[in-house]
Amino acid sequence: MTWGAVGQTRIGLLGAGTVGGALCELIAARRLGVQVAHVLVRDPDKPRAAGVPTAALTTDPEEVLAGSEVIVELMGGTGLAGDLMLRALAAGKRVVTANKAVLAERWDAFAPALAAGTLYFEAAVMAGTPAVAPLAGVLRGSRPLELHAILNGTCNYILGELETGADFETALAEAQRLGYAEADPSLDVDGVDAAHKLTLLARLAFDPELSWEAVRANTRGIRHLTPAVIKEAMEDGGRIRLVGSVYPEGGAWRAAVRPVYLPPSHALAGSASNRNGLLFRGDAVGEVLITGAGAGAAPTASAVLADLLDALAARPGPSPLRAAAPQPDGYEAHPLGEIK
Ligand SMILES: NC(=O)C1=CN([C@@H]2O[C@H](COP(=O)(O)OP(=O)(O)OC[C@H]3O[C@@H](n4cnc5c(N)ncnc54)[C@H](OP(=O)(O)O)[C@@H]3O)[C@@H](O)[C@H]2O)C=CC1
Ligand SMILES: N[C@@H](CC=O)C(=O)O
Repeated sequence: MTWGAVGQTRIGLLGAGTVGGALCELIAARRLGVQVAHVLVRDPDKPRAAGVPTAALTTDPEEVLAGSEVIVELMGGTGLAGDLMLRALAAGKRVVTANKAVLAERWDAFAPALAAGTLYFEAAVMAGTPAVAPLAGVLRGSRPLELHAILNGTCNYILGELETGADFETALAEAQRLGYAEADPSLDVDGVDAAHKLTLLARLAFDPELSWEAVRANTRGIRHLTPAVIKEAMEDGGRIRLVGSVYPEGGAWRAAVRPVYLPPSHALAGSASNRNGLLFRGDAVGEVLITGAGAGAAPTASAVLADLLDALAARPGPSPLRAAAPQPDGYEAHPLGEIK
């Protein structure tokens, strides 16, 4: 890749909010010469992050699609965002996205692009902390046994604040102010966002056919947790965290999202604030722990930028898993105690 080639490619940005704004800031600060030619927003008169090319703002998606060679989707939602991405992909354009909701819920529509390697979505799971790449890459050298992960920064932040005696609504408002929460924060606190992310991880490493509906049906959030329950968990140094798990059960891979009790010795018990953590167990590699920031403007923009540079260099995006991983013989998954 030459920097000249980067600068000659016209990028179309769908959304310039928390993440889109931070991406423009990173591009400007690094002097990468990336040319953001069109930026789709709802309200062009809103104040924008420094680096957003205000002359490129538009409310017309057709202008963005027609005038751009690579599309970066950071508007969110499963409708228009997905339709625009699919049109761009069908037109032979590479697409970068941080949108786990649309990929989890409309995965089959994206299958041709996934197979072609023209879709990039590292930022969709654990923001700038690697999750998609290892599960679609190096960890495929092992047969998977199970996975447990803290995948929602907003819930992790709220649970940490509840531990200090803060109330739920204040903690959620602060998570929103910090740019962690979804536009509709019920997606965070009801576990749906974590379920979207878990669905992607499960399909990349365990079973490409795992349905969104099956994961959604096994999902619970954190609204019902009381200060007394949180305090009780802390008495022996443990913590309550919202954890997504994939594990073998009854001859199939199962996925669930629910608040669980983590004893102090558990590898995920140290995750605080917006940090996420992913614990993978594979037959040859053993236990692998990946932790880092899982929400917020800059950490997410970091992964989007990395994907964008890959797209500009025509390096392929993550490849889909072709068939379900075999069920491990006689393996007992490590149980986690759900907090009802
Ligand atoms: N925030 C985070 O920590 C993370 C977010 N993500 C994902 O990144 C994506 C973006 O999130 P975030 O930046 O926080 O969201 P924001 O709500 O801050 O930004 C959304 C942007 O999209 C624009 N937009 C939304 N709908 C439309 C529409 N119908 N037509 C035109 N423009 C539209 C908005 O325009 P306007 O500004 O005019 O309102 C805004 O600029 C989401 O998919 C989210 O799940 C992924 C990882 C982490
Ligand atoms: N709302 C999400 C943002 C990142 O995906 C979260 O809180 O984790």
